[in-house]
Amino acid sequence: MGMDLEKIEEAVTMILEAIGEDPRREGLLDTPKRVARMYQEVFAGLHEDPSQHLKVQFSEDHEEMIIVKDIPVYSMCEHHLVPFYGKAHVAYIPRKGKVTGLSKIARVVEGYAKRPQLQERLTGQIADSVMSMLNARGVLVVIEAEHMCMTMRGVKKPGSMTLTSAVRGIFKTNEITRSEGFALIKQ
Ligand SMILES: Nc1nc2c(ncn2[C@@H]2O[C@H](COP(=O)(O)OP(=O)(O)OP(=O)(O)O)[C@@H](O)[C@H]2O)c(=O)[nH]1
Ligand SMILES: [Zn+2]
Repeated sequence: MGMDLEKIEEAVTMILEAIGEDPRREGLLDTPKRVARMYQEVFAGLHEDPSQHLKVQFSEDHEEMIIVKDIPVYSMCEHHLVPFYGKAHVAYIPRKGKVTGLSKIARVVEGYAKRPQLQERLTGQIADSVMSMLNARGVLVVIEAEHMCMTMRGVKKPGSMTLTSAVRGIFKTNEITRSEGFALIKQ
């Protein structure tokens, strides 16, 4: 099932009415349409299987750590539908030199981020996807993010960062590898 843009437009019109706005005033006339297009973009990941990007694989004689750091992440907290955003860091150790394109790691992050999410789930989904699609020896994912539901409303703690990590394979079983991964990410 794709996205029902008309339904989003109707819903946005209703929200505008419900908050006491006039959806017919000039500045708001196109707002439901714009919001529908925005949701189509920011929730696009619901309609793809992000792990499919990892089908792009090359053989390279490399069984050491590969880290793609500082990947910008924009997602939507599923509790309030407001953004959380920050950076993702993905480290993995390939098996038998089976590596993927660097951009594909960023595409996986983006695909899972473009859904109503929890930071913990997003972190785990990226790790599981890289682990299984590449049959990697290990994966370590760290996400650091600021949640707008904690900054502009509610508890109002701007600047607070939430850090989540997911470790799989050798990053879980080998303490030295794990420390090395976290240290490289922190650099
Ligand atoms: N674990 C986790 N919690 C999240 C995430 N995004 C938002 N939350 C939290 O989800 C919780 C929802 O709590 P509720 O008490 O149901 O909602 P609320 O009344 O709006 O809570 P406040 O934000 O404290 O005002 C809040 O504590 C949010 O901070 C996330 O990615 N992971
Ligand atoms: Zn929230």
